[in-house]
Amino acid sequence: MSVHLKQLGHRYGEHRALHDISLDIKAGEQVALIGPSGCGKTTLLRLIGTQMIPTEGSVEVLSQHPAELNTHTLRQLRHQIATIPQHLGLVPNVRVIRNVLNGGLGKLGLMDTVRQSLTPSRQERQMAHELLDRAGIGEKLYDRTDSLSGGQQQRVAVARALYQKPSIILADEPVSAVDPMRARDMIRLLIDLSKQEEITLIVSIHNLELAREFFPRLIGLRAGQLAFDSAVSELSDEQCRALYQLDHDA
Ligand SMILES: Nc1ncnc2c1ncn2[C@@H]1O[C@H](COP(=O)(O)OP(=O)(O)OP(=O)(O)O)[C@@H](O)[C@H]1O
Repeated sequence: MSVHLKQLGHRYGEHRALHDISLDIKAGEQVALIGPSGCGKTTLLRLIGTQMIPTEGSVEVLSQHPAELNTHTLRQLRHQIATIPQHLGLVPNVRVIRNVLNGGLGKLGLMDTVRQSLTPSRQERQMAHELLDRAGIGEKLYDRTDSLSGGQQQRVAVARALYQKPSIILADEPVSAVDPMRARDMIRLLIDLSKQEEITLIVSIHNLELAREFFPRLIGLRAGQLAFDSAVSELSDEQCRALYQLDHDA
């Protein structure tokens, strides 16, 4: 099992962002998190990504309880989880290869980090090139990152995630800043890679059409609670409408 959530809840101070979420996500699944703004998608991704410890219930990721781990084992667990944040988190004024190699930094000790930053080995460069190729922009290896289009930068973020050799990829709204064609390409890329590499993929996404087109399983959140957890084939238009409507009326 990749993710096991049991009566998970989270409060920011007095504010309850998530409540009573129980679900399992198997290794290699592709799951979309959907729901209106503020329903708790990012909070859920942060909890699964072990960036926060829940205030209620439990999170088990790759058969481990983050709350029970010491710094070293928590770090090891985090190596296995790649995160693609909403604004990608790329360093803009360096070459693309640098950003891809940054995906490996968490695994390296201090000396290797310095060595890799100054003179990446031939093998490291080759791997970065291969991953960029898989993301469709191999020729951009030595371009400056901020000279790339938004869609190309997304692909750099995907290559950086893959460089980490993760068991899980978490992507928070990876397509909110690009046009619909690029959004579709990006989601297709993530889904294809997840299938080929058997990486569990969990994506929060505002675009319901894309979610329904590409993801076999959709989890709907409404006001911090589970509205549905459904195979796409069993999800009705009515359920999707209600997800957004109810929150709006509340
Ligand atoms: N650091 C924080 N401190 C206090 N409240 C927070 C914090 N982060 C999020 N919240 C609140 O928790 C709730 C859930 O937020 P979250 O960002 O998880 O929602 P979301 O579904 O990802 O929203 P969006 O789609 O707009 O990104 C919201 O009401 C938000 O205002």
